[in-house]
Amino acid sequence: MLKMESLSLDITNGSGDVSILKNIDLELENEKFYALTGPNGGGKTSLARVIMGIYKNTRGKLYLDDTDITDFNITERAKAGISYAFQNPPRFKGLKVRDLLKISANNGDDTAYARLRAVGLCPQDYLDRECDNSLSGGEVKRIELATVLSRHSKVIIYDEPEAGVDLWSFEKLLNLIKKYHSRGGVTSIVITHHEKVLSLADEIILMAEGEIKERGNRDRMWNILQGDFRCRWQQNCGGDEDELECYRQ
Ligand SMILES: Nc1ncnc2c1ncn2[C@@H]1O[C@H](COP(=O)(O)OP(=O)(O)OP(=O)(O)O)[C@@H](O)[C@H]1O
Repeated sequence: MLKMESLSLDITNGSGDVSILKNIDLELENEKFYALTGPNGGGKTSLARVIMGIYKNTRGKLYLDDTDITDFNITERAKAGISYAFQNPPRFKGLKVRDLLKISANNGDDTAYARLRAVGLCPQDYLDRECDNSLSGGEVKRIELATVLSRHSKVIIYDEPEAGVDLWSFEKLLNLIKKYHSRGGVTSIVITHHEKVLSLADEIILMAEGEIKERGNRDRMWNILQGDFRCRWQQNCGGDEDELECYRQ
């Protein structure tokens, strides 16, 4: 189980301290498929970064299967089994795709070939390319997915896998994520704005203003997202406390 207790993140910027995550209490069961959704700027990526250890939480605790990993750094969290597929994957100038795949999986080219094929890239066209800005957004996203799926993870957070991926390929990549999940042993958390992902999730978690506003099964959450949630956030409301009343039960 991935368990968050009063997890908070404050960031200091030009306007002083900003509260990005506010006392997040969340328990995610092993081997479930979660969709994390909500309006832009709601804190989804920040939460993912705190879980991965890219941002250090200001307060609160994080546990993975009863181990307190709050003070683990990124490498220690990765070793503990947490993986994160970035919304905008980093580029690594000077590093070839083949080497990136080897580093992530700690094995040879045979599986690198298979993994590239699985994400819809022709190995001979990509293995010797550099992971730099010459790769398109969709290509770099696919390569990252190949690296993440090559690790043995207990928890994988996919940050908007739909971003930058063409319409025709997205369904295929989503099937790959789902198939990987179905093999068992992994908790999948997909940050998404895409209805197709929401429709596949065991549970949907709605996040806004740095807080978990609602969570529940698809049917319950679908009504909230299509009804009250839409009425507020699609009408460009400010999202203050009164506005949020609409999707509280
Ligand atoms: N390093 C930072 N410095 C200042 N503000 C930040 C920083 N990182 C995130 N924020 C702010 O925190 C809020 C939450 O951002 P976050 O990226 O987590 O939202 P999100 O829910 O993932 O949004 P989206 O759906 O647009 O991807 C935003 O208002 C963002 O501007």
